[in-house]
Amino acid sequence: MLSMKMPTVKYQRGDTVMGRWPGSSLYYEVKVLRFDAKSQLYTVIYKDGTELELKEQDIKSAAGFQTRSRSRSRSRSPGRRRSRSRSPARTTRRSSSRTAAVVAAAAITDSVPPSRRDTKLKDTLEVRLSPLQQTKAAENNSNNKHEKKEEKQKEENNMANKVNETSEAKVEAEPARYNLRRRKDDGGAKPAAAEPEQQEEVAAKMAATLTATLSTPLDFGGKLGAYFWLLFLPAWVLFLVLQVNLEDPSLTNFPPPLPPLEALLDVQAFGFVILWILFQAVLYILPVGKLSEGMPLRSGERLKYRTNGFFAIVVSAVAVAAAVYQGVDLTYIHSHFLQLAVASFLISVLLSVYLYVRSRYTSPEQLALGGNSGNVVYDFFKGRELNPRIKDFDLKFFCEMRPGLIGWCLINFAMALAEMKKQGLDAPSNPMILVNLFQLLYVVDGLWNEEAILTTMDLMHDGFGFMLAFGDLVWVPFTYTMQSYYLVSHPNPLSLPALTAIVILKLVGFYIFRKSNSEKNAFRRNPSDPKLSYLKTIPTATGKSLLVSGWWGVVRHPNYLGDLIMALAWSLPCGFSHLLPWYYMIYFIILLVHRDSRDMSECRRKYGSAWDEYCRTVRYRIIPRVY
Ligand SMILES: NC(=O)c1ccc[n+]([C@@H]2O[C@H](COP(=O)([O-])OP(=O)(O)OC[C@H]3O[C@@H](n4cnc5c(N)ncnc54)[C@H](OP(=O)(O)O)[C@@H]3O)[C@@H](O)[C@H]2O)c1
Ligand SMILES: CC(C)=CCC[C@@H](C)[C@H]1CC[C@H]2C3=C(CC[C@]12C)[C@@]1(C)CC[C@H](O)C(C)(C)[C@@H]1CC3
Repeated sequence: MLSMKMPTVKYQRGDTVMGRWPGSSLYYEVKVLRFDAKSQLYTVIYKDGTELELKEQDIKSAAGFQTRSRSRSRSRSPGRRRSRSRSPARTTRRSSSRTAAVVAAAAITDSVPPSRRDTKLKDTLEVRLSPLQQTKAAENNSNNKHEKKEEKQKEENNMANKVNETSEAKVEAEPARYNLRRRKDDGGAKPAAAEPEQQEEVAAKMAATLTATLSTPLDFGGKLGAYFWLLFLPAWVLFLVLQVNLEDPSLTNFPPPLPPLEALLDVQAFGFVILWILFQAVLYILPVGKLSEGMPLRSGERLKYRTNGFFAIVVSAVAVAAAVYQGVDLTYIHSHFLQLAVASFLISVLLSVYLYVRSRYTSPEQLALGGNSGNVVYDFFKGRELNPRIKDFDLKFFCEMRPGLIGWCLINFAMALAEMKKQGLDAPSNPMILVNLFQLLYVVDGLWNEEAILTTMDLMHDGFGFMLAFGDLVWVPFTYTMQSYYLVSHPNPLSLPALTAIVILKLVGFYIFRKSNSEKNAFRRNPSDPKLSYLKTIPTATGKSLLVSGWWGVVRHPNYLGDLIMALAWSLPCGFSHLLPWYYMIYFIILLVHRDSRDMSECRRKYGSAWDEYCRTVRYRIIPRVY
């Protein structure tokens, strides 16, 4: 087993020490995660899971601190000095202990110049921590006068930011501005003036939370990128759908004129999409199948997910077969593809608006780290809330695994029927059968191993917003079906050797994809599984290890490699006459390369030098010796 050592520095990885909250003189118990020799900063983790980088001077050894007693007389509180009325918030609970949850609301933005840093109330931040008080002796020892003066100055700066004592207060603070308001579950009592000691605490904690939030880099080209993707993605779907209907669907051909609005909006198509989603929702909530546990959240909690996806696709298949038997003409899906896509798009927009609005009333613990930039458009696109749920109904999990994914197979099947109708065939063509079977296998496998999705980036890290809602409900069913749609009117006879080669390619890709995903999933679920004991690992400061042999020792994303090989096998049956059926392959390369780089940054942030060591050991990202 490879092991990793931290350079000789004052505090070692795993040490429990006292870390100062930025902008305050309060120290909290933290654990040292790593030390970066270059920046001379320690990454520490607070008890609430917040990770921050601190200078050595902001860290003290735990000796010399004493726990603040719960029964400490309130009159001793420095906060009772009324002259320091610089409250950033009022809390309803006059807590006698600082261990009580401190609640604040923050509106974060780094997009406007400091002169315009006034904003409305945005988020409710909740941080649970147990601050400890530094003893006088220790304080004297550790802080020289200059440092103290500087600290006081900083504190004054923070506190001097004017704060109204109403819930709609406006606050300005470094490094970002924020407002405070009463927490929903703090009872119905009217806000009361906060103890200054709480005020100090609130401001300090908010500063730390804000630092953590703002330090998360923006993806997808940042705020400008979000505008672009919001417009480009729907426009691209529209372009593809119009293009695939052409006799000669060359991507270089000028797109056909846009149909009139009344041709795009179809109430019946809208109704069918709604019915399909409701049908899938009913199957999802049925108490059938396993209740699987998700990965631990920042709060340590593990959500439960009903993983009955395989059951859902089987019941859906039976229902579709029954409908066809009853004479329902599924070729409607082919002839109303555009209208169905527009209806799904509208639903995804409505869902995204709902998700954005509800995320404004969610506690910060439930927000994804990357979806809280303070910029409305970016956050709407990227998604703010990590696991939006209506009771036990997990919206992100449901959308990712059910209506779009099973809908993809339904559309492929409808295309096979449309091909038979259009070309007067008794059975679908070989390429159509291959595309249908390959993609069905992919979806069925995803649903059979539904639990594995719980360890993927989307479920663990990404917020649920427009990107995923649109991706799941529109992008997947209406662009991943381009090959089968293309084959409806563009036959491509395949020789037996070509057919055999394509099948072998698909199976090889599938084998790599499944084995590598299962290996990681099994390891993440039970790292001490005896079946995995032959695998080498690198320990990391977070307590989790990284696989460095087996599939994950070949390349850093063996699952992407398998997925790409499968994508190739999906396009090959369509031949080389047009680029359109190759669109998925091209898009997928871009998507996976980008995902890999996003994941690299995320893992570097999480695992620090252990990740660097993993990257030194496993040199290639997706394709051995190539990339
Ligand atoms: N068809 C499509 O449109 C499509 C699109 C995207 C993805 N996919 C597929 O979906 C699947 C999931 O993809 P994903 O993007 O979520 O990425 P993933 O590869 O499943 O997950 C990445 C995570 O795995 C963990 N990890 C990375 N290296 C590791 C190692 N050496 N040992 C142990 N754990 C390690 C890390 O998380 P922790 O350390 O925090 O656990 C990392 O963040 C893939 O098979 C992908 O091909 C399909
Ligand atoms: C809007 C755009 C351009 C992107 C949104 C991305 C989104 C469509 C994908 C992100 C993760 C993907 C994914 C699957 C489908 C497509 C995504 C949701 C997946 C459910 C397909 C089936 C697989 O077996 C899987 C491993 C479960 C996949 C997980 C990731």
